[in-house]
Amino acid sequence: MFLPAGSKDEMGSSLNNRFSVMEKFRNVTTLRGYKPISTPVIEYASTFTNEFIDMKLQDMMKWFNGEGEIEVLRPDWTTAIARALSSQEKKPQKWTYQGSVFKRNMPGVEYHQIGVEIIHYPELMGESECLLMAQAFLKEIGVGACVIELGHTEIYESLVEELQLSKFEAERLRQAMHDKKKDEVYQIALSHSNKEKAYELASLVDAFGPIEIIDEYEEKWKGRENVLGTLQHIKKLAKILMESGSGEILVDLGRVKNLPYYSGLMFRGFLQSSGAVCFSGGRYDRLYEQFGESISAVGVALDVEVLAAQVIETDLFERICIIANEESLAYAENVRHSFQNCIVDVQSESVNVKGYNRVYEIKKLNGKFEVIER
Ligand SMILES: N[C@@H](Cc1c[nH]c[nH+]1)C(=O)O
Repeated sequence: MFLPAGSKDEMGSSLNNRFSVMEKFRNVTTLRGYKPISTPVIEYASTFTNEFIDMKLQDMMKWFNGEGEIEVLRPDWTTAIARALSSQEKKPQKWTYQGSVFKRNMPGVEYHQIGVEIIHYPELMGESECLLMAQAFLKEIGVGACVIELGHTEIYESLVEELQLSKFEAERLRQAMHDKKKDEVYQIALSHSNKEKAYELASLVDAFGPIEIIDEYEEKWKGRENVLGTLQHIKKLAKILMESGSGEILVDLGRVKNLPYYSGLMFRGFLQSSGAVCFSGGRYDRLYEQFGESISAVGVALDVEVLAAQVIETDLFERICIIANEESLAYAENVRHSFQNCIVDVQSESVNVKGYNRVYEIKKLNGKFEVIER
């Protein structure tokens, strides 16, 4: 029997590592005051494709239901949680979740995420909590150092605003900026403005580096009040992170949003060992406008597959093998209780005992069962 492209079975240690990442995330978030939330894996497509969210239907796993409406497998936790919370009380809330998201445009199709969503919190507080929680969690699972990258939607958007682009052209420019294709950014911008403006926008491609480069850009963008405010905000956040012992912090001032609902700060975490993106998140206040609300909302999702691949399986438990037969099975079950905090595996005579720390055999001597160590 075969599986559809992208689907895969999982077993043994890779599954153990994934579960261990998820269990630890549950612990870390519970101890930081988060409450768990879960939403159904099947949703209406319109929850994700409406004008406020604007995710692409072509990237979703979808079908028509009996009424002719399009249903999808959850492509995104953040949007689903916003839908679920739209009728909730308007007070500060911190939610934690774990489960699959499905992306038809990605080779693996099903991805496991763990994440948090924080709403109705003061901006800086919510944003720093996302990043501090992520850092604390990465430390807990021992995946090594992580580099945090900070970006903000406003810088690029305030420069592009003046260009008056069609939706199609705006997307072309966003993609070129995202791929850091400087020449293409310049050409698209030039066809809608003058050389000076096009150069300014193209230069944004290079506006990334260590947090210290912000000072340079403060000087460069002196006249731009709103952009200066944004830079100040990034600096404040970076200071909190550094004072809390975070590792390297980078900024990408030309970063464009990778999800249509971001408005404000965006961040990513890269594992220093492999360079892989292990978390990604940002502010998405505007997503709640579909419910007629103006609130503060920020969150982060961590990639379980990336993290699980880094976790070194540590066998914390001693492995005990008890060899029994049909007659001694019930007795073996009772013997199991005499080993606390051990993996106790009842096996038959034919077992290969390699890999066990201790092996016991249940023998019948003079009509009575006895446990004998091998
Ligand atoms: N849902 C986002 C992560 C995120 C959580 N909250 C805000 N952003 C993602 O899948 O990348």
